Amino acid sequence: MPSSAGSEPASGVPASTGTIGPAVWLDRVAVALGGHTVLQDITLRVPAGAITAVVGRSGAGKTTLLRTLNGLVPPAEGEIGAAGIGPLGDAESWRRHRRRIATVFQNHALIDRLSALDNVLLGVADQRHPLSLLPWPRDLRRRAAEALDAVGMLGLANRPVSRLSGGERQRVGLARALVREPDLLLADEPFASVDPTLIAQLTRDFREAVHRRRLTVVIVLHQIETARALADRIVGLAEGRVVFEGTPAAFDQDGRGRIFHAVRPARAD
Ligand SMILES: Nc1ncnc2c1ncn2[C@@H]1O[C@H](COP(=O)(O)OP(=O)(O)OP(=O)(O)O)[C@@H](O)[C@H]1O
Repeated sequence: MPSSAGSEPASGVPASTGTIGPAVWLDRVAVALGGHTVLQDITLRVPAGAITAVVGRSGAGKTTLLRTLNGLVPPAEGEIGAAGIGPLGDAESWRRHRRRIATVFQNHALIDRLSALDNVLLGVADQRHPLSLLPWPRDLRRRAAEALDAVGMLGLANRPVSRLSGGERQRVGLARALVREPDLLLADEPFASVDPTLIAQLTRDFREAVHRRRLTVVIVLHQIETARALADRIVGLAEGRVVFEGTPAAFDQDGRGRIFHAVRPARAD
């Protein structure tokens, strides 16, 4: 069971996000990979319209949790549910759930010869005719530009991604997920290579963009300070179990100790 402030209201969530309870929930979920139990007894509520950061040391099960939420890894035990759908029991309910999700994994496959903007537009390629030779519609270009702006990349919109740094490419990958305007965004360390001097501004911009869109976000972060600045809720994992769930303020009081040994020290950013 979540051992900390699991049932408290999400007091860190701005009222303006219109938070309306869990977007996704897990009840006593266990996941096994290669014959080993990787997640066990995971009971979580992912609040709608808020940013939930998942932290924990390497191997704690963070990526597996994202993959479980995305339906890429089936739970061996327990139940997963989604708002508006209910328990995700059969293939059709998972299909409906996955249609509302955009995922940014660490290997964000971008097309090198295309510009940052065109890579982001590929995120909405399914919204125009596949054989269209016409320029991208104005509203999609606007959405793509807004998504790049949300990750501080508007100034490099026309640069081929082959000429972007690792951190810049990560941010383009994130913009490509944002432009889809999903209900649920799952992101696995999207800021891992971002220059530490940019993190503070980026977290502010990203947080503002997420709340304006009323997106539900689950984001894996190694940097505790980034999680602290970005998230409305923090989930701490250790050895495949939830050892903390609560607000950043509660995390400062209680969570750091629980996973302190488990997470890389924060950089001074
Ligand atoms: N396909 C697999 N088969 C067997 N074990 C796996 C598999 N994938 C991951 N694991 C194991 O599951 C555990 C959790 O892995 P996971 O990638 O979820 O951790 P993580 O917290 O995201 O780690 P990191 O921070 O290093 O990315 C690890 O012990 C890992 O070795």
